[in-house]
Amino acid sequence: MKLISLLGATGSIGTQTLDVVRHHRQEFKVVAMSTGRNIDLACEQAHEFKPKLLSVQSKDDYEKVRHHVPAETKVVYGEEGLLEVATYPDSVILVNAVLGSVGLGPTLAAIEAGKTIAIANKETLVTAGHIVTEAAKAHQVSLLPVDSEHSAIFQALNGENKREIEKLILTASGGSFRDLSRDELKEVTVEQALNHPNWSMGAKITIDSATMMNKGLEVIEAHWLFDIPYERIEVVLHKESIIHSMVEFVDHSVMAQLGTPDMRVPIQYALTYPKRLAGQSDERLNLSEIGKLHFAQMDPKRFRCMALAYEAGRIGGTMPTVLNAANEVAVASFLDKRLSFLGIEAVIEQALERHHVISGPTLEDIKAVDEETRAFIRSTVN
Ligand SMILES: NC(=O)C1=CN([C@@H]2O[C@H](COP(=O)(O)OP(=O)(O)OC[C@H]3O[C@@H](n4cnc5c(N)ncnc54)[C@H](OP(=O)(O)O)[C@@H]3O)[C@@H](O)[C@H]2O)C=CC1
Ligand SMILES: CC(=O)[C@@H](O)[C@H](O)COP(=O)(O)O
Ligand SMILES: [Mn+2]
Repeated sequence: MKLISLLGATGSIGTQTLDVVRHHRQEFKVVAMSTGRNIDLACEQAHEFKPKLLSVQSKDDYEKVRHHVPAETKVVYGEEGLLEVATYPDSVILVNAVLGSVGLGPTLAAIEAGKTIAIANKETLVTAGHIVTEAAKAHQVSLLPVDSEHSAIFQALNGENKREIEKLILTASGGSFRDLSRDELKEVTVEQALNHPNWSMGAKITIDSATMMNKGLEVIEAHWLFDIPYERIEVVLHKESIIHSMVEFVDHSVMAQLGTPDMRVPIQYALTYPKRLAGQSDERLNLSEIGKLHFAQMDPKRFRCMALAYEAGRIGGTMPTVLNAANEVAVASFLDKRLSFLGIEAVIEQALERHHVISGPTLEDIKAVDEETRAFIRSTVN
């Protein structure tokens, strides 16, 4: 029985993680979990999974929840609560499915406590990849990817020698607006942006996918997870999201991982690694029914956010922190209808241009730059 701590239980990845647990009750138990503001779902989940510890977002949420959970569930809240869940003594693995760079502190605390990390929360790796990967090395802790592309690469690398990798090839669906010109992007709405062609995901990542910032964040995530330089990480448009990513080796052999777009597969693989368990969906990949898979070259001018992410990644230091923090606030502003779709990339670019990069930043540098960038974007948008 593997005991799990889960951050972000009420979200898209969180609920799918619980679905995996629900289908393999003999294998997994969630002993500690965190939620945000979705208190009704938090109480429902607490009654079903009976965790020993539940963290909610604020003191108000705590007051609302504490008399509505099972007697054995201790309730905590805030950033301290996230840390408590991440380091809960009984758990052996942390599934980090919280949204945004708020996941950084808990990830580092869990690493220091020796937990295996199943990481969906890509913002943490983007904002402080060098700190997270160094800490994981120092504490001999595994960072297991949950993001579908990185899980695909991880699976393609099984048993391979990392020194024989020629390049990583990430696939990109192109998101909700893949068939629109830049001119047509001027008028698009939040509702249209939230309509991803292949995946059902949380709002923020769905917008990231539409701007193609998601792929940019994933390039940086891949750089840190697999220790591959940016010039050997490519992105190819693949509108079906059937090939989840590929690795090309020095002998030009290419390994790909395929599957229907279902996040429960990479979530479960991170939980069972190095084993596999039966999948739960009846839906199987049927290539003869699909018939054709499509691939096309990326145009960095069309997808400006992805170009900005490559640039920030290559510069390094605090640039990826600025990219991530600016993007988090810009996307939230777009979702609140206070910024246009093309306004997202415009304000991120402004934040990157004005930033004086700090190389080899400490955790304190990263926190300060993150806060300063968020304040800049808020003042720019309002
Ligand atoms: N969804 C997907 O298919 C994929 C997601 N990812 C990554 O996984 C992460 C989660 O994504 P997703 O599940 O889509 O996001 P969601 O928005 O669906 O869920 C986010 C979760 O985090 C909680 N949360 C948000 N802000 C805070 C906060 N400040 N403090 C505490 N809890 C908070 C939410 O709580 P509540 O809802 O209760 O407020 C919710 O439980 C992201 O980093 C994303 O990029 C990666 C690959 C695929
Ligand atoms: C499911 C998942 O991993 C998402 O990150 C997904 O990859 C988004 O797809 P695109 O960014 O390719 O549209
Ligand atoms: Mn992904």
